[in-house]
Amino acid sequence: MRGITMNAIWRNGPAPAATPAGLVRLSGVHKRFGNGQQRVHALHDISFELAAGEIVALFGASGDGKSTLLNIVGLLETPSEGSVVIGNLLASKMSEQARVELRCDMIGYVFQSCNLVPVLTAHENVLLPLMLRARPGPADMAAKCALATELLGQLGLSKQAGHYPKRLDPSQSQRVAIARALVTRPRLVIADEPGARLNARAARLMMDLFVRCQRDDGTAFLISTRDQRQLVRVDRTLQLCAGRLRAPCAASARTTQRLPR
Ligand SMILES: Nc1ncnc2c1ncn2[C@@H]1O[C@H](COP(=O)(O)OP(=O)(O)OP(=O)(O)O)[C@@H](O)[C@H]1O
Repeated sequence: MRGITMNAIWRNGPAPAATPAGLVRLSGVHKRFGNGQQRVHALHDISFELAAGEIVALFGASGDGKSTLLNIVGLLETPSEGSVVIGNLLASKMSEQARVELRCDMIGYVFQSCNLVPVLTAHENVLLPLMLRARPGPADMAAKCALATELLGQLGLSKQAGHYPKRLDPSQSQRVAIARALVTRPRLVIADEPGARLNARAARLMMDLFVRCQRDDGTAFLISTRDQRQLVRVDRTLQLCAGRLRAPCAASARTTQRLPR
């Protein structure tokens, strides 16, 4: 990512070394919820790799299992069967505490609901993940503030930086949540339908920023969407259908599908 501030912020904590082949590797993942007649088999035998610096879209209709899969990759849920490797760590076998630490070190998450803190301004909401990590010194603090300002500006929100969430419309709130997910400069960003509340211009700003993070920081993205128009600037598309990965849907020339191994 360009700008003095982006390079001034370190990636927090010792993150595990990624293998060149894959930052994320899922093998034979199933997810079941509930028991008996209430039982839902949400994911069936999911295997795929996500390379460092790759932007991958997860495309599917409502209920096909996108959020469940993102939650598993984002270490918010554990699979019922199968393995999840992040970097060189077998995350699916880690303790809850170790998973939380790995998530904080490596992953930024854009949730479907923005979950902004109502008593903080847009700028403070973006800063929050950095403030929760370590008490910054004055120079560090200035760099972090500048980074939050820069991210908001790149998402077209310079004028709204001082606004509280109740003054933000849904598109603006969503973009604040996107900036918050990027501010720690994570190696992996999981974004659950981040474009759902954005108009065409805001969606373009979001993708411009994602591509910039990919190019400058080597950030990988796994982005769920129900909207085929949002597939045009991704490297690859995975299609989920009733909890199973399917052959790719059509997307841009940039999209080159590697089927699960
Ligand atoms: N915690 C849960 N308990 C029981 N069933 C669940 C749970 N979470 C998800 N499911 C079920 O798993 C299936 C996949 O849901 P999921 O939310 O992953 O789909 P999705 O593709 O993200 O849908 P949407 O686009 O509407 O968010 C659905 O049948 C859903 O009802």
